[in-house]
Amino acid sequence: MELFPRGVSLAKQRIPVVLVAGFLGSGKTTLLNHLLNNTRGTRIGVVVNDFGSVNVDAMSVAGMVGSMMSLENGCLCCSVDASGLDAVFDKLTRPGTDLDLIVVEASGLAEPRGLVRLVLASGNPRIEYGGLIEVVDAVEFEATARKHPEFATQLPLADLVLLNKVDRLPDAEHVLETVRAHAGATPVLPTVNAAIDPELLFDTGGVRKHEGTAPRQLSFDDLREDDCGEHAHAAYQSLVFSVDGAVHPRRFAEFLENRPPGLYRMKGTVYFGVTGYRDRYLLHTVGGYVRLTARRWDASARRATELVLIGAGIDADELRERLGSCEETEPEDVDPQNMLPVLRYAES
Ligand SMILES: Nc1nc2c(ncn2[C@@H]2O[C@H](COP(=O)(O)OP(=O)(O)OP(=O)(O)O)[C@@H](O)[C@H]2O)c(=O)[nH]1
Repeated sequence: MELFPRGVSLAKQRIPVVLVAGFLGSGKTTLLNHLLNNTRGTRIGVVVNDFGSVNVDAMSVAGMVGSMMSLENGCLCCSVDASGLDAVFDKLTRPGTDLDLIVVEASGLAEPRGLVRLVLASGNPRIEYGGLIEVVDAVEFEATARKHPEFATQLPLADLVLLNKVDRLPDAEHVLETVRAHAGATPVLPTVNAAIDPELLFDTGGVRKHEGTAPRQLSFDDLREDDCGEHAHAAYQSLVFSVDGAVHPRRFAEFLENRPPGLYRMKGTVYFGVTGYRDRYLLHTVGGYVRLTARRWDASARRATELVLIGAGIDADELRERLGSCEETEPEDVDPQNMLPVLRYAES
């Protein structure tokens, strides 16, 4: 097993669609603006879901993005059939638009479950589900949860929770603990002005940042270009796992099924090397969502498994140990039946 190899090649695939939900005023538009200000060349398409006739949110992000679209007819999540959203995705994925990421801002009153379903059910072959971010107002959380208990119970549905506005609390620890308790396995990041590291959502320039010999805490100073103020607790970890060869499909599937709490994202290439399945498999996980796509190897490519893992509050040593135990030195002897548990995540 080798950590931090020469680099992990992450082939450009479908365009991830990230959903941003959260209660009224929690900081969704602020997050959008932060992402748009920190694109580092990444092209982001924005779908703003306005509630009511005045397009306030669209105005506040206008002028910052080439492909911006706003759904004129009110609440996106209320549209029962997915065709409206698909039409928007079709426009955003037209040849020439060349987007790297699509962000859909839900209305403050949206029910995120419906939105996730709409994206997963989309017939557009150019997009993939990129995760649900739930923005929570740290000051208002407890009052909101008392009034609308469903708001707290839906936190585990998200792939990432931002506990925003922690600057407005003298001590955010208590509410952080409460939100983490509600969020279950979903990572919770405290933020100010929703200033997350864009790397959580899209690749901001290859693997340079992952080089080194140990997982490291990426600081926002490393990455951000704006000055959004304090980022006291907004830390997450990123590590690269690499095996110079194959992993055992069944053991790897067990890992996928029991990913540790806090592991938000995995991406990279998996090699199983089993007879009949000698392709490379591109892995994309975000929150609970897992997808494997088979691709041919370049003739000269080294057959290896190389993954980037990103999360908050993850135990890097444990992760490395668990993934390390998936290594398989004699994949040609593995019964192809063992591929079944991973193939259910696969698409051609
Ligand atoms: N102090 C403080 N204010 C913040 C922070 N994040 C956002 N705000 C402010 O909170 C207000 C609401 O933020 P928005 O980003 O508009 O919230 P939203 O979720 O898009 O609001 P709706 O679209 O109404 O649901 C704005 O005035 C922001 O400037 C933060 O971390 N700290």
